Amino acid sequence: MAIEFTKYHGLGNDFILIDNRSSLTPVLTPEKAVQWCDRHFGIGADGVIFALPGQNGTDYTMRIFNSDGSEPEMCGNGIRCLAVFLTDLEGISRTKDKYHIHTLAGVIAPQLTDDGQVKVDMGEPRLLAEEIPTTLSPSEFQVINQPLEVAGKTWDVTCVSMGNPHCITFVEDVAAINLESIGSQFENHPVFPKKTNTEFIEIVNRNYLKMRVWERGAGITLACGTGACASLVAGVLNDKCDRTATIELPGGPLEIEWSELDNRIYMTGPAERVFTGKY
Ligand SMILES: N[C@H](CCC[C@H](N)C(=O)O)C(=O)O
Repeated sequence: MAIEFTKYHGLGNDFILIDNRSSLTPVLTPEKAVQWCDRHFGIGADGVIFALPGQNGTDYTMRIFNSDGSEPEMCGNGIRCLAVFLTDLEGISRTKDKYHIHTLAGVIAPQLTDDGQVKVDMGEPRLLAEEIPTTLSPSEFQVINQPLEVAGKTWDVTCVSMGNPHCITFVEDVAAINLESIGSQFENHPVFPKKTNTEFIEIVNRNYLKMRVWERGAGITLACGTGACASLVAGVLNDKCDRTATIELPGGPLEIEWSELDNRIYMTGPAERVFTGKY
């Protein structure tokens, strides 16, 4: 039986969204999600996102399968797309209040803004080695500016979790990084027991960063919301940027703030509907 879906993207990081409000079990298996994400034999996307019933008092639950079928804890661009999708499903425009979404990274709260973007309370960054997780440093230590050998080169990396793992390194020129040849070596490095997303950051100034990303379970994407949040945190920890900055991704800009008041990360950016179909 054909299943209805709607395609969305956040700065070109694109997702198939499915109304799964009738059951806590995703209607697709990870294997099916891989087929659906195939850009030649399927619909084509970086992942599949399910809008499931809420749990423990939340409005809804979000689950996501990456295009390789793995299930990450969270997705920043994806939850902005989910917020717009839910507004479409509910038929109301909830710009005045936040959605509270249960995820494997905790409760995440997106809110539609009056200018049609989505502002997301992404929660607090996790900084201890055991929280990333990584064995790069002792488990109760933070991982800031540590050497990591990848592809015959020593990189200085900082690790941050937004519920999902991120390895961030600062470079002179992001355009010069050969993501195709080194991305998966970072992703699958033995110091990351759950693999990792990897962000390459060029500091333009203390309020403007350029980023390219190799995502765990998806490879090169045009944007990564959790990665942009993690990169802002890494920039602050290394005193390379302020706590509010624009992060320019190949797909466009995200505004990120690491609040001094509540230690939470706030991400603001777009989410665009593309088309609805059945498959
Ligand atoms: N590939 C990521 C999940 C999607 C994150 C990214 N698309 C975002 O916008 O945060 C992971 O396995 O942790």
